[in-house]
Amino acid sequence: MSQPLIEVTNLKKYFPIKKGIFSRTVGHVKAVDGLDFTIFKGETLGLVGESGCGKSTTGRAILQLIDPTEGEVKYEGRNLVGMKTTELHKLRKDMQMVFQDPYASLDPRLTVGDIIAEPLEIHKIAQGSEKNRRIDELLNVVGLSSAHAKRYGHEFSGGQRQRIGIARALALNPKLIVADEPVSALDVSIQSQVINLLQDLQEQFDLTYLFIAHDLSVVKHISNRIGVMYLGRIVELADKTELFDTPMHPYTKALLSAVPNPNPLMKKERIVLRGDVPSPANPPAGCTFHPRCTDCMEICRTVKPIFKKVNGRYIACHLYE
Ligand SMILES: Nc1ncnc2c1ncn2[C@@H]1O[C@H](COP(=O)(O)OP(=O)(O)OP(=O)(O)O)[C@@H](O)[C@H]1O
Repeated sequence: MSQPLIEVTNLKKYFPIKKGIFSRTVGHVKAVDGLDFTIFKGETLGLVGESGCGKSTTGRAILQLIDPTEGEVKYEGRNLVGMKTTELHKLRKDMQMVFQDPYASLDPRLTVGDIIAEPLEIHKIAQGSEKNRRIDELLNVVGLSSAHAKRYGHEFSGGQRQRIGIARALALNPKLIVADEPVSALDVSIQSQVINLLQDLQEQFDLTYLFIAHDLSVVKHISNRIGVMYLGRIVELADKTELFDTPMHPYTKALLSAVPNPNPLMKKERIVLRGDVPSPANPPAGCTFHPRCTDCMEICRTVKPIFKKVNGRYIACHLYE
């Protein structure tokens, strides 16, 4: 395994719940509640889980787009949490985000060229003809053409808009890209084109990805390792093949049972999850998954399982203690 690029330790993000005319804090949404993981240089780490489990908050907290409540995020050994703004600004070039909704993330008043040029201007990287040359280059790299620079976002299809979002993210030669549900808004046929493009770019530019999705089948193709999140914590983190072939956590097993099986000879039992995801403002005691778990034991109701290494993977489950 290569060198760590990002090391996350005990990362937490609690959002205050305010009530009344005095905006008193009456509780917290524990969106991210103690994450420990590493993203290695050159890999794609997939992050999956149901809606509201804290995936986007994790991505944004890693990039310091929101301030973590607690914990460390080290980038090449330097802790980004609490870092001076000027220092962080310099490192920001290295870490970019591709957003879920290419429609919403593009300013309708800007041309495609303006959108791609924005980060170059903010970081004073290129101006004039040099800037235009870079825009052309970036458009070509993502499979669009120089002629597209003068057009507006609304003139493009969903897949093309996502390519524009990717070109913008690439403008500053980043090392890390956090892709937050980058293909969820796209048709299935277009999804694989964008995923293939991301893979080609990874090889071409030595990129490292944190790839966020709610669906395991989306991250299967692109990820080297996959972390499964539930209510603000990672419950299992494993090599992609191991996770798909021998899932250990009951939640991973349930998510996997919903993924269509390409081999019809391999019969899979469908595990239906009981109830809905509880609110992260009031998570269950013990293992937060216990009310929905088919293997729930007495200890699971009261004792929070520790996230630890078991058989070469990381898991938080009392079944493996
Ligand atoms: N700015 C905020 N203020 C208050 N609560 C927030 C804020 N951002 C997110 N949350 C809450 O934090 C929890 C985690 O949200 P997050 O968007 O990180 O989850 P997610 O797994 O990415 O879900 P989705 O797939 O729906 O985007 C949710 O309960 C959400 O409502």
